[in-house]
Amino acid sequence: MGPFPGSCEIVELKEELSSVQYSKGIRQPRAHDKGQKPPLLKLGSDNSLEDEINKLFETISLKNSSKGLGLSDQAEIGSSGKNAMKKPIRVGVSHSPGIGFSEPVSLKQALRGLCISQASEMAATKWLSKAAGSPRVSEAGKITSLYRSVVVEGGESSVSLGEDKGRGVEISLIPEESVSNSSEKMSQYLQTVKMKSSNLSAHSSPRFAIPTTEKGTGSTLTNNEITLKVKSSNQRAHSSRFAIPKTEKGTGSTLTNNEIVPASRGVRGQISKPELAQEEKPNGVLALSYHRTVDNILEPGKNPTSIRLENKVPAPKLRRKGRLQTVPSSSSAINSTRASKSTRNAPHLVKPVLKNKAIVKKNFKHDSTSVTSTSNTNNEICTDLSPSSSQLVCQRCRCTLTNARKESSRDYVANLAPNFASLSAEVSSCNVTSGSSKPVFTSNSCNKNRAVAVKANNNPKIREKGELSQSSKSSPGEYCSSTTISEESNLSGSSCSNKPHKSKDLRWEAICHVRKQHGSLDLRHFNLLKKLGFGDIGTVYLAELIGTNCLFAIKVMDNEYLARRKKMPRAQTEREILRMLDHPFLPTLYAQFMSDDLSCLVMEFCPGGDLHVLRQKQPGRYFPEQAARFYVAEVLLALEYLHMLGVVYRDLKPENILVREDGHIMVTDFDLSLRCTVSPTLLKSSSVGMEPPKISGPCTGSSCIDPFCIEPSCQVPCFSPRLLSTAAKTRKLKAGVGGHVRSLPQLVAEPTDARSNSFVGTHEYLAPEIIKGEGHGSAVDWWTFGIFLYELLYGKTPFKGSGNEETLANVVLESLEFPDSPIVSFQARDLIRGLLIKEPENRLGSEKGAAEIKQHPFFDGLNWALIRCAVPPQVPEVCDIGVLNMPTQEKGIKYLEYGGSGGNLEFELF
Ligand SMILES: Nc1ncnc2c1ncn2[C@@H]1O[C@H](COP(=O)(O)OP(=O)(O)OP(=O)(O)O)[C@@H](O)[C@H]1O
Repeated sequence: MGPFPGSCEIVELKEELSSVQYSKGIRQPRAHDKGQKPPLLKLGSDNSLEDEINKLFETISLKNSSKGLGLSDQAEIGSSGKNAMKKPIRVGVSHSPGIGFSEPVSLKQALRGLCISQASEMAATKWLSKAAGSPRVSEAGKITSLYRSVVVEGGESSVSLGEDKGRGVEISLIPEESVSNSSEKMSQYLQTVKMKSSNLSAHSSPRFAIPTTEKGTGSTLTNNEITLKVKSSNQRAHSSRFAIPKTEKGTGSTLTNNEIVPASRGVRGQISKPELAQEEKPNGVLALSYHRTVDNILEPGKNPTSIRLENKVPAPKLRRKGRLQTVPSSSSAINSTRASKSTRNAPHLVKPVLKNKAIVKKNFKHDSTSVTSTSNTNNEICTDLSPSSSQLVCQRCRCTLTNARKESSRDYVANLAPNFASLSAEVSSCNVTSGSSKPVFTSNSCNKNRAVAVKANNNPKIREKGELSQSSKSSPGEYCSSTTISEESNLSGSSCSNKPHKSKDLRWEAICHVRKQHGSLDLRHFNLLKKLGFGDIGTVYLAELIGTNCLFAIKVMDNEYLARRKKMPRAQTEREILRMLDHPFLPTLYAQFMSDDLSCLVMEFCPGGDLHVLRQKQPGRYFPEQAARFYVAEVLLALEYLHMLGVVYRDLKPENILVREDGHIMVTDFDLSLRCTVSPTLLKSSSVGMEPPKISGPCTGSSCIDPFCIEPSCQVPCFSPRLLSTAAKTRKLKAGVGGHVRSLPQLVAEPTDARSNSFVGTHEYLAPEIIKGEGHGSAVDWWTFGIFLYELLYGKTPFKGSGNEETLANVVLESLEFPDSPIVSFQARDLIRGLLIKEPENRLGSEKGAAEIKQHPFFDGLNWALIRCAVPPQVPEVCDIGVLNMPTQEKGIKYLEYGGSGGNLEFELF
């Protein structure tokens, strides 16, 4: 092969697609915009295609070997000839329009840019695919080297990275020989390897743009930090997270928790953003530095000059002692706020009607009576002034369902999501007997939380009335301001005033009673029975409210520890989100208080463990499709609700899905969530002649209204996908999800425009846009939702590699594949495919949120409104709780544990 000028610049060629001319195989040289050597590439017209390709790559090789080309606006190919695909190939990104690429291109695109014939290109592609060696090896190597540019060692408050290991003082992400930083390096790497991806993955993004400027409008970043943690409680191997945000792209998004939190099943990180702006160099390259001192981690509102890394795990004391037997502190700012706020709470009257026993011991019946008898004057007990005239009856437990209208009337979500509204209304009413001034346990095992089929479903009038009243009485202001949470809502302790669906819960009554009796609520009023686990910011205990037999999960956090580790913002985020929630599949925050220097969150206790553990117990370690469908459906509703509240969850994984006593799920762990504003939008459907709204599946019209009915008498399980005729199936799939869009305008009340550049998530669950640092929004939840469904069905995640770096590369590059076994329905795989589209803008759910996903054929036959009353796949045995009283001697002083207490930290960063 003859020598070619070593200045072939693919990026430039791409820009010149329209003007590149070949004459007899010789591309006419053209002046480079930057005055560099014009790209020359000779392709002998007489040669074979393979020769042409060889020449091309030789040229590329020459180019690659020539140094001195700026990375930001030059093409760089890391290998030559047949080895071209072995190593990462990077296509630079131009920061200057008109110079280099405004968008990165793949090799394939570059080849196109050279006007190589289609046949040549195919040959090249084929040839490259035959290249020896696994490109993954080089990708992993590249990532590893990036990781190793930052090495964190655990130790007492010490973080040392990279070559600063000895000093342990500062971590620099700036590569030694380049002005580019780690973020850029990673992004560039990803761009490079993406070239391979364009051949490998149908879902791969064609773009490799690295945002380098602040594009967002109205974004507020108040909490930016890098936080890494190692959590040893999970069965998952310790892992790493990383992230390097570069820009804010969102419009109108307010980011209050803009962290980079590599929340891989073991390690999390947060990287602050504002400091990046300060360190941004003229060429758009960011210089990032990590500081060992955790005390320097960003505080909300501050704008430090560097990114700092927080060594989360090795606290000075791995097992911190904290006095749980504490006295309420009157000195803390929070307490004083609480005190002042508490006076603002309007007195509420309570209608002493009890509902779910949940975790209430039998003998509470007597206690509860006394509780409610005194509760009317308690200003923390919710108002219930408008008894409903409608009465519904559970078909199974025969308990009376009342107040559906009243309950639902306070549900602002009704305005936003009719499905959820009706669900909420019915759920909140189920198991409640009204009309009595005393708390009454319905004799029929509402306590057992058996699934019920509700007649309400058969009475459209009642449903309609209920939903209408919801609209008229809803109070959006109470809920929808996700960024400006009302401080009144809960600082004073607990209040069910914003949780209409939990207002009849015995546990509310019990807590109100104790608070009234003692004037306040603190840890003295609880018996800690068992340590349930610990996370990054606190330890969770199973606790009994003394004298009530009500069980709770109490998350205890040491404020001093949180402050020292700069984790207060995360705790605050979780607290604020918890305060907003009122949903059957999300935790109820019954109370929050400060005891001594401990911050406590009193939540609903889930005795069924988490879905990760539950999955391991399944035969084959995967769930049957019907069970998986049940769990993901409930998770979907929870995510939809969170999105409506302006919360992008970002940490979906089986470990965070707890199983309630009744077998339904509860999504937990919100400290990594992103809060943003939501602007409900009414989308007019452009589709004409779409299917009419479908309320239920094949059982519609039959007496069966249980959406998950598996009774033998019900020939076709309501929850199973409908068996469609081939023609119908084809039609449906051709139409895609859009084919199910109803002709009515559709309300989208999810933050589809929210943007964050935080690096948050778990390796195997990280969305490609997070890994690439392109900025992300609510679509990341749909990606994780797809991974989640995949894992439940197959017992593993789709992109898991042998190491974290390989996993990340796989997420970005590899196409989705399904194992042959177990057998999974076409609908399920189709849904997963739609969710795991690598480009967030094309991903299922990205446009219209959960509504799009709910309409997928995988959920055909599912009655969303009644899913809460469906029979769960598995109901935990009460004895599973394994409650053991903690040793008496431990009751005075308890220990707080935090994730990663197992030893040295292993931070892995790009
Ligand atoms: N409401 C609950 N009911 C039962 N168990 C719970 C409950 N909340 C938490 N747990 C258990 O306590 C453990 C610790 O929970 P926690 O929320 O503190 O940490 P995490 O979710 O593991 O991670 P992190 O908070 O660091 O993000 C969980 O893994 C879970 O097993």
